[in-house]
Amino acid sequence: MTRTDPLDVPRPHAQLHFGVFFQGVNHWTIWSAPDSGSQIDPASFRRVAQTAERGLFDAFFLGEGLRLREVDGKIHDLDVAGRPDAITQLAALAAVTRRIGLVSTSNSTFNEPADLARRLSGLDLLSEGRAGWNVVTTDNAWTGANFRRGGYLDHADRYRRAEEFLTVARALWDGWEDGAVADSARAREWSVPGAVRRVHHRGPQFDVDLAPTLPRSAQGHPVIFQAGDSGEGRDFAARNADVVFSAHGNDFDDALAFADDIRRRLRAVGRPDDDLRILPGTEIILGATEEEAQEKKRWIRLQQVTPATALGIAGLLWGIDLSDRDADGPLPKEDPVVTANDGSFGARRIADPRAVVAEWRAKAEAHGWSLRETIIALGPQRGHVGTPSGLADKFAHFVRHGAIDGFNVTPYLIPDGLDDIVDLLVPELQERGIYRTEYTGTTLRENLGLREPLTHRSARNRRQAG
Ligand SMILES: Cc1cc2nc3c(=O)[nH]c(=O)nc-3n(C[C@H](O)[C@H](O)[C@H](O)COP(=O)(O)O)c2cc1C
Repeated sequence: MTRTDPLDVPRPHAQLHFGVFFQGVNHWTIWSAPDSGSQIDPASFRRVAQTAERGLFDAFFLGEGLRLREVDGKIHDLDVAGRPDAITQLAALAAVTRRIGLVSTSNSTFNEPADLARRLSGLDLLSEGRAGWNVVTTDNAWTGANFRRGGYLDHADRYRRAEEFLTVARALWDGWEDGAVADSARAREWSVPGAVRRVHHRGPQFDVDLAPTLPRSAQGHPVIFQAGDSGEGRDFAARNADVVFSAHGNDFDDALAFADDIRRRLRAVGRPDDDLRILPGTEIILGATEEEAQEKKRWIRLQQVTPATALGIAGLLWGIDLSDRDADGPLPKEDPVVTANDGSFGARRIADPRAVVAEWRAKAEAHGWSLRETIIALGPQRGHVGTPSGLADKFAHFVRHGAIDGFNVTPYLIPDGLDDIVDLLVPELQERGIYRTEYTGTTLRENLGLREPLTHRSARNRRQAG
């Protein structure tokens, strides 16, 4: 890619933001290399969070899985067991970091707002305004089996519940007025008008009658992230979110189409179209030369897609147990078994397995690929591969054309996987003027360059109008 005049682009002053996504449910973190460390040792969390902070990242981000994944009643053995709950883990990291944001994925389907809002407030206060909440709806029945009698909720109901959940959470967060004094002596004066507002909420999903017991944090309340790609999910983001954790960051045209779609939805609800940050998840593979980076990618993919992993992925696609097959042999001869989606496979259910298998067969035959090679070549594609300077140019192009605001980076190695990004890529980005050289604020909201919380803006508008 050739360097363009940085001012001759739609967003000449756009800045790139990085988060680090410490994965919990995956096969993308390499387990078996000599440099692979523990994915559950608290020292690994600290190491990654502190490296990200050294690289001036906006956020350390945790996903959520409330039950190990299962396929046909058998535990999917790639899941990570041994991690503390996200909010607890982030509270511990607040003590060993100073500026980086701490984002917990917590679902709105199996939690209750009166409890979760308070726990997130606690994280926001302990971290002095660095908390974020990634609101997810969780898409599978096996998680639901342990919660909510009746468990699973269908898609539209999950988003209805998420919306009401957030309405209640915000009322609780906003209930303690700015300036209300947060010490125990004054907290007894709850009857002081305007200090603490008791929340009475009666809705289809929740009945809440509660005087909030925690004050506002330095950033008002946690920054709201959203992950969920459907039309409902995107509308939910447009109405509520400060940041979208998207799956659209590999290809420029796809990323731009997604960002334009989100901007349209923002305008439709009356928000400025720069009111939200879009941070796709990605993997970044660096090499001293293009060839070295591509060679490294090949090695990484073989470590990630082990024979057992390949058979697990193929089993999901074919809908049959393939664990006794040879991953380095040809594709299974059987046709895929297509069953109705009862929700128990969540978003991993493939819409049209027959079409995917037909495409895989045709390409595998044409190239002479084994099953494992086919999965590496045609399975989920992720991330960016190149030299630090080549990728810095590429990311400058993405961000200055409004396709993304940054990335939520998944390291393929724990705990050292961010080192080359921080040491080699960040300086290249800084040189191009698209990456901060120091933290610009003390809160997550400030560092992301966000406006004040949406509810505070509407309260001010109401006061001004009245
Ligand atoms: C990038 C991304 C990350 C997600 N992370 C989680 C997660 O950590 N935990 C979880 O329960 N669901 C997670 N989800 C699933 C969402 O909660 C949601 O249930 C799913 O995407 C289906 O909603 P949709 O049809 O709007 O995409 C994630 C979804 C996306 C797109």
